[in-house]
Amino acid sequence: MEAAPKEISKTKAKQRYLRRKKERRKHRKQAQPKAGEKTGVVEHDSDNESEEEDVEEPAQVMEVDEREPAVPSFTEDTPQKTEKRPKKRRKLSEDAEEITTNDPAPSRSPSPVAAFPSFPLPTLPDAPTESALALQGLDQALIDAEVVDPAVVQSMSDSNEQGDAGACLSEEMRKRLHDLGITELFAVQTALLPFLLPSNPWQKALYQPYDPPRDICVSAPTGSGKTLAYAIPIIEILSTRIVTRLRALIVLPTRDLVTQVRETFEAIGKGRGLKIGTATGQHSFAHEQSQLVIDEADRLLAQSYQDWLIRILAATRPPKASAHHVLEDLLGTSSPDEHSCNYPDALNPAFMHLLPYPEFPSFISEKKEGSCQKLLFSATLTRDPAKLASLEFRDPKYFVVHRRPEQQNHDIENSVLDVATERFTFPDTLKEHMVICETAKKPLVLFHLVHQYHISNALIFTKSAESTARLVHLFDFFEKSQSSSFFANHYSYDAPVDMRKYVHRVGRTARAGKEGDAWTLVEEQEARYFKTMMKNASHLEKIKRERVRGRILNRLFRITRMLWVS
Ligand SMILES: Nc1ncnc2c1ncn2[C@@H]1O[C@H](COP(=O)(O)OP(=O)(O)OP(=O)(O)O)[C@@H](O)[C@H]1O
Repeated sequence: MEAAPKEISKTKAKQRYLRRKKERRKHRKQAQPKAGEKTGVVEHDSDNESEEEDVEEPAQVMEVDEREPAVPSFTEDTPQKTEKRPKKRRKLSEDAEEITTNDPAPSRSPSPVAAFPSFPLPTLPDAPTESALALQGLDQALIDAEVVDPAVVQSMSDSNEQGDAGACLSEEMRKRLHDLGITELFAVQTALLPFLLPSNPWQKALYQPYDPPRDICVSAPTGSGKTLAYAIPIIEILSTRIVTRLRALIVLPTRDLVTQVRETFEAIGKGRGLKIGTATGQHSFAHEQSQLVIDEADRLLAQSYQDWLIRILAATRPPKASAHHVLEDLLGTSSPDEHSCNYPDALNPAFMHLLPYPEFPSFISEKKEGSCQKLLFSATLTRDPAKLASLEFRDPKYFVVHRRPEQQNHDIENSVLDVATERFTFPDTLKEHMVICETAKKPLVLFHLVHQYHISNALIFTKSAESTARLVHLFDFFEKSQSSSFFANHYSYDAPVDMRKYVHRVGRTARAGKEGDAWTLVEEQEARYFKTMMKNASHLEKIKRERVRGRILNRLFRITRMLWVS
């Protein structure tokens, strides 16, 4: 009984709802420009609509539209599903264009969607070339280097013209060199001698504190005659001195090299009244030096033991005169013992204030600078700006003895680039070989090579004393060759791990224009690294790969075992 009014009210409400629904549908139809035209708009009913209307959730509609665009649902409860949403923005814009053309009234037509400006896609900038990178941060003096062709040779007999390397040598020096069998000057010597021994007498002065000489850096291949290039000028300049003082200091990385260079100086300076000594660290470095030579510079600069460079450079600079000393000097109360500087024949004027008497007057504008000239030599000259800066060069001049292997006409820029990118120059007379083999078979390979090529004179590099000891047992020829100064053959029994080391090792042969062979035994596991290193230095094609047949090695192995057992 009580349910009746409820049913009636429900029916009324339903009727109201259906009426409103009908009205809405009618409005919607009127709002549509054409029957069946898609608007892409999904309407939502107001809050007072029944639960059935809530079925039309926008997300669901979109989902249906996207998945089944061709099969729309026509159920009465979800009328909006008949309305298709535009799938793509392009479609919408096409429709918009259509509307614009069909309906000329500007107020009613939707304005066309402005296309977004298209921005160019981001692209990577071109990578800088290897040469551009190599030149970055390079010392300008190196870029302006004087490039010398290694093939240049100058005979001393016909070099009498002004500017010729031979012409700047004294008669005594020419005679001495001739006695030593040196009749021509090598490329590095032809470039350096006129620079270090100028014809102008003012520039020949030992001390030039008002116009100090330029420092020099030399990059020249191994065995190209760098030692004579500085030994000759030092002897020529110092042989005119009367009082014995330490005037030139040559810094070398090993004792062997010290002995070698000392012998060269003794041979060239014979009869010139010069004393040549080797530094043992017991004597202080006096203030009178005029030249500082750093040979094998890259190796020395790689070592910083005992701060050798800082100490030596400090010794080449005069200490500042303290006010106390100046006063004592003026009053004449200072004792000579307080000063380390005694009475040389010609004291570097930069050190004058250390003398135990007042400084004699000179022009006030005269700037007295130390004039110690630095000469730097290397076959693998560093381009590291930090290392070069640590040498405190004064207006340096670079000499690069280099020829590009692929082009005979060597131009300055490319030669400097080769130095900068560590593409080193090797002697023209050097032949290089490599053998890739198993680690265990290396001694046999070496043994075979020595006997196959009838080698009687060779220098062998190993990485440890144990390896050397083992090889000494195997090769009695090694002992015989120890006394020889020139090795026609060089073997890297253990392959070097960096290019600079390789250059210096193979450079022990093919020196001074003589023929020489360098062999490198590469273990199988090192082969890839070694080849990449050579390829990066553009040198791989210069090394000939040799093969030793397994059959030969097996036979050698059997013989060795038999000898060992017996
Ligand atoms: N003008 C020359 N004529 C003949 N022989 C020379 C001449 N100059 C140098 N030599 C000889 O060449 C050899 C190599 O010279 P030097 O030791 O000076 O080479 P280097 O360039 O210093 O090599 P490295 O960088 O490997 O030390 C020496 O035996 C030297 O006597």
